[in-house]
Amino acid sequence: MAFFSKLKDRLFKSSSKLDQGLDAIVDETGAVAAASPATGPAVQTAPETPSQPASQTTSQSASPGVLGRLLGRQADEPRRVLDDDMLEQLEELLIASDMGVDTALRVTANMAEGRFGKRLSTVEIKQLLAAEIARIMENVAKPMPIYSNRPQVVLVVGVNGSGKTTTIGKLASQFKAAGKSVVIAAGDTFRAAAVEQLQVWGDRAGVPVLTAPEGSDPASLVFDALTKAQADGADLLMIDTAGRLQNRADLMEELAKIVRVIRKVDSTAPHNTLLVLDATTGQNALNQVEVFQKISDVSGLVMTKLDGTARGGVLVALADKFGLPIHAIGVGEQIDDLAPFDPQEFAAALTGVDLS
Ligand SMILES: Nc1nc2c(ncn2[C@@H]2O[C@H](COP(=O)(O)OP(=O)(O)OP(=O)(O)O)[C@@H](O)[C@H]2O)c(=O)[nH]1
Repeated sequence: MAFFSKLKDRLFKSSSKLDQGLDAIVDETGAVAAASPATGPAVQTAPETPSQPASQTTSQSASPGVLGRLLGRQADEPRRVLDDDMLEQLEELLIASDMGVDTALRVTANMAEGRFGKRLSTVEIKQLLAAEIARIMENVAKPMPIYSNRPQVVLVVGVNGSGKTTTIGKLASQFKAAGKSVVIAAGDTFRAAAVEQLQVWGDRAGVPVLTAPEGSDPASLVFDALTKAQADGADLLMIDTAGRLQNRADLMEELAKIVRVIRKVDSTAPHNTLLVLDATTGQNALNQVEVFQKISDVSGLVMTKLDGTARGGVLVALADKFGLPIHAIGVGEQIDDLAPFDPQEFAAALTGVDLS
């Protein structure tokens, strides 16, 4: 659970945003009533009677009693009836957390199923929401597949600044620690700074970085790198690419040429095309997936910068809309700040549910 607390800590902004939002929704219409002596019903979970206003916040006015204690319910825990008003507020909250309209509607509809008219506490709502999010995310949580091909060719794509270089460094370090020999090709030959940065990460990971003179043809560098990786018997070749979306036609041509050249050496490659997405870009990440799916054969995602962003909800939208595997998440700038994607932990961290 150590990683969970780290993730929760780092996803603090997201979870506190959703946390506070959910608290506010339940707390909307009033303060918590003090617990009265144990005269009333132990735990009141019955649906509202028609005479009660549908969206009224209610508090348990009785002591929890044995059943309540067994269920861990607090006597003064605020509760609110799950009705249309509340669903609308939940939808708004989820949309504000970057889940997107379609996904937010689906999530809230699923939450309401069989529970409409029931009184729920914030904790129960959070748990419901976390379960619903985890259900969506379970389908996409898959580590990057490792094949028997030598070298396994991993093409890394994404817009500039999304975290490609950092992610390649982190992945290279993990694969190396797992006993694999890794080679990195600095395929963004147009920016000297990008190549230098990749070399820094290669040094950190203890992995060679193959470079070419500034402005030279990336495809030719990739050809040389793949030939060398083959000759050296390397397990993995990770290829960094340019991410200039401003000129999409050029980028498309550049990536297509890289893939053609790779296939001349190994017709089965590239074996993975990882799209690196910056979680802080929110809904824009959805557009990036659409664009990169058009110009490359995206096989999986890495989501970076999940630490300290209030926009973690976009992962749920991505999973719901595209169903592409999420191989890993970046939770910081250090070499070990790349974690496997765990749907339960993510859902708990995002919603503020305590797993410990
Ligand atoms: N907080 C945080 N920062 C990250 C993470 N991943 C990358 N970064 C930072 O994001 C910035 C951009 O990362 P790069 O790896 O250089 O991104 P890139 O896609 O290679 O960008 P170009 O080199 O411009 O193509 C750097 O300052 C990284 O330190 C992450 O998971 N969390």
